[in-house]
Amino acid sequence: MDSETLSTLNNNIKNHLPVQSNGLISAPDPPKQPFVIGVAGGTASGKTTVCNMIISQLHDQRVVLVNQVWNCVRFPDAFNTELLLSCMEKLKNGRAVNIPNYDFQTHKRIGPGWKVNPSDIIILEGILVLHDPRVRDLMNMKIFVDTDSDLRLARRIQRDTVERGRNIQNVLDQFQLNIDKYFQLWNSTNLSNMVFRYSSFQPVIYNLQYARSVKPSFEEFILPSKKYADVIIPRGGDNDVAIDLIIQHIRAKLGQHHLCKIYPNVSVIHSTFQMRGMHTLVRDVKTTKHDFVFYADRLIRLVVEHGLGHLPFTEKQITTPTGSIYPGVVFCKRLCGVSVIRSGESMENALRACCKGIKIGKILIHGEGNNGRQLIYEKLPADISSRHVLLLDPVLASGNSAVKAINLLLSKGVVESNIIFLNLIAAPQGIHVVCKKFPKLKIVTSEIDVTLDEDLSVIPGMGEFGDRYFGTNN
Ligand SMILES: O=P(O)(O)OC[C@H]1O[C@H](OP(=O)(O)OP(=O)(O)O)[C@H](O)[C@@H]1O
Repeated sequence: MDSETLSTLNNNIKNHLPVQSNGLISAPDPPKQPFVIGVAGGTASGKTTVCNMIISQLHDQRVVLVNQVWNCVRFPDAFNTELLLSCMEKLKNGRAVNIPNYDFQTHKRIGPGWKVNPSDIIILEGILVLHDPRVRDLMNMKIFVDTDSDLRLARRIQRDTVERGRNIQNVLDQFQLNIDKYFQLWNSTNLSNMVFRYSSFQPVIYNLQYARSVKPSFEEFILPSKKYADVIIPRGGDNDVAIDLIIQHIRAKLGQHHLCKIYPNVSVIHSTFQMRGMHTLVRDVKTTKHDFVFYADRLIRLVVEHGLGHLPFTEKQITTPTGSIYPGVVFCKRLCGVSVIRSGESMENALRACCKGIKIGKILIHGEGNNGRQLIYEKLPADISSRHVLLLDPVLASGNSAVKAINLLLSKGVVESNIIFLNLIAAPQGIHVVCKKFPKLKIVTSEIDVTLDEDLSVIPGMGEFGDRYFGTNN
């Protein structure tokens, strides 16, 4: 590309986008941030159960659980909030952190801790995670698990003796057992049914610990933080309906790229580990041509199927072999494909596989000349103006090719809202340019990348798609 063309292209983009001090065009929005969920609640309220349910139901997402137990478990001033904040800051910026281990018997941090990798979702669990406003500000969703205090005490006794191996003598020493106080406390709490399952000292110990430390700290510090929660879950992990609603909300939020919120006509396919795996392969410079074509084809098929989902339909009731009525729909029949030569041709097979006998037109746009892109050749169905058009090009970079192709379609009488532009990856710059110029058109893509480089290549991108797909690279 000559320098004059490059400068024209850059100017087009700069009209829409911020430019860094070093002259590089930066993406208009920050890179994808993890979705941070805070889960608070009294001791043994079922926070961990709630977190585990969320993690297991979001099995197709990368989730990390940061458990605030690694700090002290009693009062907020004993929490090392600064350390927590710095860990969260690193995770939010895509860096791994080391979480210290906590010894429940000695009440001290031990060992080197464990490594937590950055993820799409970070769950921050702890009795006081909603207490500090700086920690709250990190969260996209704040949950308070609200379980009856008697039930929590029963669970805590079970947990501390069976799971955490607490030593009775240590607890006795710690709390200077006072039998009068014990009876006073014993009478003030409603534990008699439950504690007789334990040895004679245990009810005393736990009742005292609960009454002297855990219960007051709950009432003083934890309970007031409930008001900051977005969602309060009564009965903790037993509340399947609440957990389901939370999962639905998280899924909806994760599926929305920030550009999808700015431009409602941009649709990014819901990401799964399968999708990520395919993107990992097609983006990897070491991937062979054979594998590149195989995984690009799989991704293309998904994009095409997703794109077809945006076509209009008519309702149709049919009768099944069981004699039952099925309230179905009928596909839109007036459609055609248009591929942008050459890379767009890689998407034709998938379109044909989904739409029997579909007509496919072609457009060739050359990479140099007028505004960086020049129309060289076109062959389109004669009746294209009455059809919905699936425009095929796996890469949307600066958007200049797309603008040329779409202008041609409009000049042939195609209705703007009848165009669905299908691609595998899109740069934010290209999305801005196309959406601003054609606000009624729909863009369907599988991933939105970070930015463009000086050569207008998508970053991180996947290189020259056409050369890798057709085997014409070196
Ligand atoms: O949004 P833009 O900045 O216009 O860039 C996107 C265009 O670049 C790629 O084609 P390329 O020019 O590499 O040709 P090819 O398909 O023949 O490899 C891609 O397939 C698009 O057509």
